[in-house]
Amino acid sequence: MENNRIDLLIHNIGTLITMQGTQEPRRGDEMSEVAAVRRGSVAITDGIIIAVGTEEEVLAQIAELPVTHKHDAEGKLVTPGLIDPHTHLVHGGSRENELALKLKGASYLEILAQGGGILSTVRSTRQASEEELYVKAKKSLDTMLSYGVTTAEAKSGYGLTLEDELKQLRVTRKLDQEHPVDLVSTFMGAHMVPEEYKGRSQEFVQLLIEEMLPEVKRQGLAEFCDVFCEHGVFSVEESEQILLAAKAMGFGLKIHADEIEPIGGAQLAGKMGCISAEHLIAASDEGLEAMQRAGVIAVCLPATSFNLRLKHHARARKMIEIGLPVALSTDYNPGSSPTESIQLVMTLGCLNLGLTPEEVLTAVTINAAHAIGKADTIGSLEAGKQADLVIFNAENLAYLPYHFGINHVHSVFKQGKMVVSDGNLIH
Ligand SMILES: N=CN[C@@H](CCC(=O)O)C(=O)O
Ligand SMILES: [Zn+2]
Repeated sequence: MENNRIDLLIHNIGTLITMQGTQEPRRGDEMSEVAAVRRGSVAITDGIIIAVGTEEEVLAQIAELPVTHKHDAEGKLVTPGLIDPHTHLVHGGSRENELALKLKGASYLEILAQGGGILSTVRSTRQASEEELYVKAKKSLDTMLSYGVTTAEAKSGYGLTLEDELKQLRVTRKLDQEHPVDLVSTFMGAHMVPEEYKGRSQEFVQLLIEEMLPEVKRQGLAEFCDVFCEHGVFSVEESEQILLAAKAMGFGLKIHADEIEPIGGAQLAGKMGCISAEHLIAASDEGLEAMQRAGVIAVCLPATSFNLRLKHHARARKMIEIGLPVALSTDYNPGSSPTESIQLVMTLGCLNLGLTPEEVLTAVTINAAHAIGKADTIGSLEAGKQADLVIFNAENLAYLPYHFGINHVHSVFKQGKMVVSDGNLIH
């Protein structure tokens, strides 16, 4: 060992879930292997894990090295920092007015077709200043952190003009720089055809390809490009055009696929080699198999199907059965999923998708890390990875999804620094 000191030794961990094992996205039975140890410990220097395992193993590994700080985990549960791989974090306004419409039976696509839904958030986002967007998104990011999220993905897609998209993306960049939660940025100018392009979607697709994508790339404001492939939004052909152009410019690819209707988004994810396909509530067997063959990660969003009052949910058990790696996410946005709570998503992952607590934790740690291309540094507690971890007020993993609707976080460490203490943000 080259280190001459240990900055922080977290000890007296009742149950330590490391998620150690394969560095590939986990499929099938691997999704149940969470590598839990009793009476564990983690040694950290410069924000990086030096040793992790049982207390005896860690003490043997760090030998005589001086320890600067010790933190007593008081016998609680420790997991890797949670990862939320699909959010629409930066936006203006809110849409509680849609609740009454929904209760009267209006569907998501009906509200959208009437100029509400995403289009109403586009109006609010265009009106908002960069500072207003920052303040609102920071509050949500604080909430995510308080619920145990240490890395999240954030999409643009409520500006739909070059300037308004760049405005959203700059807010994401600033938050990534200033907030303890790391953000992975996705350009989603193809979230909706804006009102001024109504009936001229092909012209908007050209604008995306010829002006927006190159400028976002030039300014280095996003790693991924995402498209909402859905009936009444972008067709499979239009989505393919946009994704092909994005791929040629070096973006990683994501797709909102078969959320409401099975129009072939999952098949396109496979054909294009997307890193992940999201929603998949209506995806067909052929679509899921195309994803499996191409190694696409399925990001399921159970808070969305819950909030849209759908009678069915993404077929996560089928996905696991055919060997698709599954990740879970909040889909935090002001319409289909107005919640920052990854812990609620974990409960819904069990109760509505039929996943076990172990599969759920895999889906919000190592598989979520893979879905945003960050599994080399986060997603599990292993020597050499970032020391992002959560201490929960719980004795075992099953307690988290079982006792639902409350926040179980006791403390959060981001790169070895305590940022939540006894439930309070201290960053
Ligand atoms: N489905 C498309 N986009 C978001 C919802 C956006 C909105 O309703 O504002 C989603 O992932 O659910
Ligand atoms: Zn989304």
